[in-house]
Amino acid sequence: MTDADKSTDNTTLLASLGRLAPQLKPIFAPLIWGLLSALAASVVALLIPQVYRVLVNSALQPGNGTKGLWTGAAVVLGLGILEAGLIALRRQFVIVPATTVETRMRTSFYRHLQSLAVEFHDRWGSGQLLSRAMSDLNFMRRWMAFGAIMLVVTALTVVIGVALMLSMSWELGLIFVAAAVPIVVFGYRFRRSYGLVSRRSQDQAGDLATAVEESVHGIRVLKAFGRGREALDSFAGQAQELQATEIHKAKSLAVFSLVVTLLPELALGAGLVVGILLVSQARLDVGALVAFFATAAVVAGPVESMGPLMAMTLAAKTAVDRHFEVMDAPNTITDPAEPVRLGPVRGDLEFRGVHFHYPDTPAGTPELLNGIDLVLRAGETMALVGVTGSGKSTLLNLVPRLFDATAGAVLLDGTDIRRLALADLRRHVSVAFEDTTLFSNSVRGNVLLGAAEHPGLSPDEILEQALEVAQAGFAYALPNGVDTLIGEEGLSLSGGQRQRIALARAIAARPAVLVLDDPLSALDVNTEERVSDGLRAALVGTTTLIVAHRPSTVAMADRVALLQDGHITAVGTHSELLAGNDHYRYVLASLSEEPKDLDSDLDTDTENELADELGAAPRGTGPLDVVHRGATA
Ligand SMILES: Nc1ncnc2c1ncn2[C@@H]1O[C@H](COP(=O)(O)OP(=O)(O)OP(=O)(O)O)[C@@H](O)[C@H]1O
Repeated sequence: MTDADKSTDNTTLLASLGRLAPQLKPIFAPLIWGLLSALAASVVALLIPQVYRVLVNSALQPGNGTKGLWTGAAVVLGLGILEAGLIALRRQFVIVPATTVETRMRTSFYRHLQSLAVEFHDRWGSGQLLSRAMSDLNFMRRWMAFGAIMLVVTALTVVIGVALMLSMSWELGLIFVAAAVPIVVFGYRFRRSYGLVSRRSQDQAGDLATAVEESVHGIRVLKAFGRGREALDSFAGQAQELQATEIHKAKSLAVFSLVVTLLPELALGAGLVVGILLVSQARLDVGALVAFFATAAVVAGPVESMGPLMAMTLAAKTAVDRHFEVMDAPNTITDPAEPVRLGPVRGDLEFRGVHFHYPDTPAGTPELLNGIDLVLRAGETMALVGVTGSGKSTLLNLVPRLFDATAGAVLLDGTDIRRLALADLRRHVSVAFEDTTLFSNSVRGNVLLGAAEHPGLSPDEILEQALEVAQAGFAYALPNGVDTLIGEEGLSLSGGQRQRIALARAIAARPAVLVLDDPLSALDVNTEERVSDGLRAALVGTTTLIVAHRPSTVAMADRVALLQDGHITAVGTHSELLAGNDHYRYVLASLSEEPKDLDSDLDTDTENELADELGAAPRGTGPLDVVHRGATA
């Protein structure tokens, strides 16, 4: 469990459940009707013993015939049917509204997750969010539709029942009231202890969901490294912890249920002795005694259901607390109050005195970025180079505001990007990450994900062009062409194919600024070359900032920026930096030229061409073969 998930149980039951009030407001009327139906069902159940009383005192008296008996039986049957009908009516009233509230809350939970900054998602385990989105909302719905209503009905039934019992015989009634005192005391203690264990159980279930999600996601790594056994052991350990908590929970509920069942039974036994004594002393008639015990039997049901109802209420309280821990999490990346609207965007991009450190960085750690000054002219392609871990990806993440600079500013066409509406900014800036994420959707759906409407180009044409530039024409050869389902639940693609689809997605958006985080790393040198050529042609007019891990990626750039010790220490053409910067030479020498995408076949001619290309001077720069030799030396 991450720090974000750990929470102390410091809210009261009422304060927590009270937070559902705004959600319940729109379904208040059906809830009240449901409550009235349930209440009416309880009143009907309490009426049945009164019929027994009349039956015993009149119809069963010698010489009164059987007519009264049949009438009494018919009334009892009618009341029974009415009770069942009212219970069904309660369900009818609340089911649709409660599920509607659940759906609405789940949707706004998802919307909030979408809007929360990356920094939030870095801190939270996916299983914790999954369990909040699924099971916690389920708990809440069940409580709204059943628990809350039954809690009120149960309490009222007990109060009315005990009042009736007291009216029939105050002596017998008092025995039951006396039995209620320890139940209340015990119930109070149960509420505290069960609340804590319920919280632990729901958190552990979330952790378990995270473990399943991670291992399913990383199944290839687990298998390849033969770590399935360790993963299983760790999972089994977590599952056992949850089991121990569930047993603790069940035992705690069992003890409470035992108390709420046993005490009324003891009161019943004591009441029977006292009742018979009262009848023998003619201080109580037999009909009243029978009615008293029939009422006690009716009241016993709700009293016994107190345990499960309390448990359900406490689980709902925990669910509400867990739900609002996420819903209350502030969104740190928001739209400005009065967004600036840019006209046609040229694509001038500037980092001005940018500082950054991740929120969870320990105090005293030097800033990751400590004063970045860099200007990209509109339409320019700039490669960003630096040793691993120097903060290249971090710097890129600032452009679409996945994180905000802790000081300084990033400017688009001279305007601080924090003054633009997020939707506008992200329309102007498009990103392709090294670690590609494809969604369970068709190739078409994935590529056109962020594609804006373009005058004169149909979606199919945008798709075709993007696939061509990204050298992702293989998509047409998939079983259903570009409509083939890919992503998690679809066809598996190679790393290089995935990267090319992700690159096509960034290109299809036709942004003013393109941010590419080593998007060609999984491609073989040949494919990379063709993609680079396509990109060069397609990116005319697009400002591009590209993290380069390979000399061939550097070759695409007009200029190169060197990131070192948190700031840009040099900017220039590849040849300028190569000639005059030791650190640049050191970084380039450590870069790899190894082809990774082995799913592309290289014929001999292509290999020869490739060798020539590597030896040839890149666009406006010095010879890459120097770099290549440096890299392999
Ligand atoms: N979300 C995050 N939260 C906290 N620290 C992070 C986060 N992402 C990256 N870091 C840290 O910031 C530092 C820079 O990471 P970054 O990914 O920006 O480097 P990079 O230059 O792109 O590295 P590489 O060349 O290996 O991709 C690393 O030390 C990394 O551990």
